[in-house]
Amino acid sequence: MRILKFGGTSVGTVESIEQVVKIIGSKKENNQVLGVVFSAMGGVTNKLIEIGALASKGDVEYLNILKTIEERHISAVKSLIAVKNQSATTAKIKGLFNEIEDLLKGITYIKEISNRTMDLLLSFGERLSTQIVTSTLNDRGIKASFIDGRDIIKTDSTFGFAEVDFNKTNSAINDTLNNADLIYCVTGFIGSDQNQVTTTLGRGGSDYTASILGGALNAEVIEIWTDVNGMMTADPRKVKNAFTIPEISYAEAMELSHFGAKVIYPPSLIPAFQKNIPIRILNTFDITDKGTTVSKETIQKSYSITGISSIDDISLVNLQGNGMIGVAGVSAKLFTILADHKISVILISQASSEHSICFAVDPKSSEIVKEILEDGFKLEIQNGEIEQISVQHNLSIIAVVGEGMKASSGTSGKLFSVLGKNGINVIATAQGSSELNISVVIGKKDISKALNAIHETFFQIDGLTLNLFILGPTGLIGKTLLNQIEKQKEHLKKQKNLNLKITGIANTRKMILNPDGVSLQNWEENLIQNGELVNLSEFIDDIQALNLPNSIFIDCTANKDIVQYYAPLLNSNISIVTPNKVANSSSFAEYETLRNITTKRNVKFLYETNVGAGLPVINTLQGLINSGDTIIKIEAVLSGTLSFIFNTFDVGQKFVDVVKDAKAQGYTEPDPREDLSGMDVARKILILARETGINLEIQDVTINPLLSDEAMQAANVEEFYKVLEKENPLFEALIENAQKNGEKLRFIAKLENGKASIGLDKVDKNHPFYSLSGSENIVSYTTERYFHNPLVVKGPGAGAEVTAMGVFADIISLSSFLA
Ligand SMILES: NC(=O)c1ccc[n+]([C@@H]2O[C@H](COP(=O)([O-])OP(=O)(O)OC[C@H]3O[C@@H](n4cnc5c(N)ncnc54)[C@H](O)[C@@H]3O)[C@@H](O)[C@H]2O)c1
Ligand SMILES: N[C@@H](CCO)C(=O)O
Ligand code: NA
Repeated sequence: MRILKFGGTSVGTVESIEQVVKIIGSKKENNQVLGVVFSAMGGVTNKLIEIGALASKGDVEYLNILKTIEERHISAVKSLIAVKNQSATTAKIKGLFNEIEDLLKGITYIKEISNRTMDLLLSFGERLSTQIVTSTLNDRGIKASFIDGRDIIKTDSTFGFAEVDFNKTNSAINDTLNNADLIYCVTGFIGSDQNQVTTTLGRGGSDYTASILGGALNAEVIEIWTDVNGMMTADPRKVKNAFTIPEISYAEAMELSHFGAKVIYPPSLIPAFQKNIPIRILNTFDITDKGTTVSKETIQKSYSITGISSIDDISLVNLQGNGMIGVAGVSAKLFTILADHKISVILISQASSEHSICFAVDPKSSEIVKEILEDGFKLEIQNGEIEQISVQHNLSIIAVVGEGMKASSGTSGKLFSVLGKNGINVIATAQGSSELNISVVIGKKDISKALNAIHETFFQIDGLTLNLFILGPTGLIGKTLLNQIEKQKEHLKKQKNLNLKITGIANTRKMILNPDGVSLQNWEENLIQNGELVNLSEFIDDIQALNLPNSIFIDCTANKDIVQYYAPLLNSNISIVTPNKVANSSSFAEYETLRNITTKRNVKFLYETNVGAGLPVINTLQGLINSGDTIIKIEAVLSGTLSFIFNTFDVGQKFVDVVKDAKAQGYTEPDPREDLSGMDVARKILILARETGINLEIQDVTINPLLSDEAMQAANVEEFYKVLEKENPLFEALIENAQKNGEKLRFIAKLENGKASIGLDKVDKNHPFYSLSGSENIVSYTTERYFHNPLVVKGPGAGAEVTAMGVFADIISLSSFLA
């Protein structure tokens, strides 16, 4: 035989009751008793509590509310039951409402409502709903019999949380539910004491009724029908990728529900569990779903944890002082005080130094907890053995639960690592020695970020999602990067289970932020038409406020003002990837600050494209240094623009046209004077110098200028071009001269003996830099290990595709760090 239980939403509307009737009809097998337990129609119990309170204050508003409840039930009868069968049921329902009205009138007279009276008032919810479903079943030709729970569930007289007398209850159940031809419809939640006074069973009461019935009748299975697809790996309102846990052990279900997963209340299922009856949690509104099966066996699972649950709002109470060390009985006293005041403790943590105990409670009880402890430990506080009791608010608990933890190491390592990488501070932690649960207390503002990051780490069904925020998406590099991402997205999803989500984009005027991802189709139009007007600091504030896991800020501008935001972003554990050289070439103090933050916070700042665009210039240098090599000399051509210009410019040509061409090819900085002045190269050699550990400032780089003062001081790019045109003979002479000697012009950067210099040079065909073509860069590292033959990196060192590729590669490398 089996027991079914339908919750409040399942009997909440005419449509849902139709669905319930369908399910019950399909479950009835021949010669098997079928017991079905019902909750009150959704929302009715709360309304009854409300009207009870109103009546006890003498507020007649309760009459109006009662009327709407009555109308809801009567109209359900009218819709569900054929007219010829309606009157008997309607009469029963009306009778029940008359009783409620009398009861409430009594309450208004005595102006108080005891737990005992409240139990009677609440009992009507289940009695009404069960009556309606029973009549509906009979109306549809399914023989059903109404059972008032008070006739079979026998309890003591603890109103509100009555204790069941199993001897009496079990025999009453077996005496009553004994006709295999019938479906027994039983009111959940309610019972009666030895004087037949109505009682209720407390939290999860209807589940409890089903469990008691199942246990008494040795059911094969208990089905808890609700409005979700079973227990999920996390709260689906907070974690979009949460999924149903197909099988779970009773102990796991207990842990999850203790920390907030509300689908069932497992303690109420103990009678079923004592008899090893599996419990299935199913969805009335999605009958094809398999839901969750709770059973005693530990099931081999695909993941190291089973689920994550959380309590959004808790307070942490801290009791500490030197007087606690080595003194037996402090914690005994503490928990006795709490128990005496019926304070329920959600989590306890004590450091082995025994200097402090902290515990989590519902914020509503935190004030009273402080008071009773200050009172209870008055003497110890006066003597200075215990400090003032402190209470921290606005905290949340996350519990990672699973039997799988016992068998595998590394669960807590993984948990703390993912929290750390996302900059989530763990305030307290507790792990039961059963190894079934690790709980962490964190700031409330981080709850959603933490749940998502943890879920992603432990249940990598949907892979890792990176939240990308791109500044300057309409610029050359930004746009190219977006194109590359768009083209590669599917592949990364398939091959690496990596989701690249463009969560925010902003240019100088507008931004779009969307936690679900900005579509890469028509994003430009969308930005223009629907983007919000912003300034830089608002964009940064919004990114921080979103507080999403695995956030990466990608600065594709050459902007100088943005640099001030790098530190705050890194401090919020948002990684930065950028081709923008400004931060790394600003003051050494700033450079160092950023490094210190990345070390302290374990957050990444990646900038391979600062030097040589996509060429592995910085990674190579870091590899040499990190592996203990010593850099003796760096010689390099670091400007794609200048390389292109001197590879292209010829006698008879206009130098300015070649410069314009370099810009058109996407090699130059937004302002090409940055390249021609040598400033761009100076920045790059400065960055390389700093990478090798040399403390230099930009003014320490010796620049042998290529441009005349007049060209350098031109008011704008157009003026600059005019000066270049005027000075064409100078450039022509330079190239002519070189060609005459079979030489090439190269703008070379050098770092040696702690000194950096840059300037135009001529090289003959024996020089390794002679053979560059197009926009090629070359970097030659002479080190202790690469002494006779330097290590050389060479290739195109500017241009949209190769730069965007370098930025893209940095993003991908972050994915293995964050995973
Ligand atoms: N072009 C290359 O070959 C190359 C190679 C390596 C590195 N870089 C670096 O890449 C960066 C971008 O270069 P680019 O060629 O794409 O330049 P670009 O001028 O085409 O793009 C820069 C974009 O940034 C935007 N921008 C500037 N300030 C902004 C702000 N405050 N907020 C939002 N957006 C802002 C601009 O509107 C522009 O759209 C530069 O730092 C450059 O040094 C470029
Ligand atoms: N303007 C730069 C881009 C690469 O940093 C160059 O020409 O090298
Ligand atoms: Na590079």
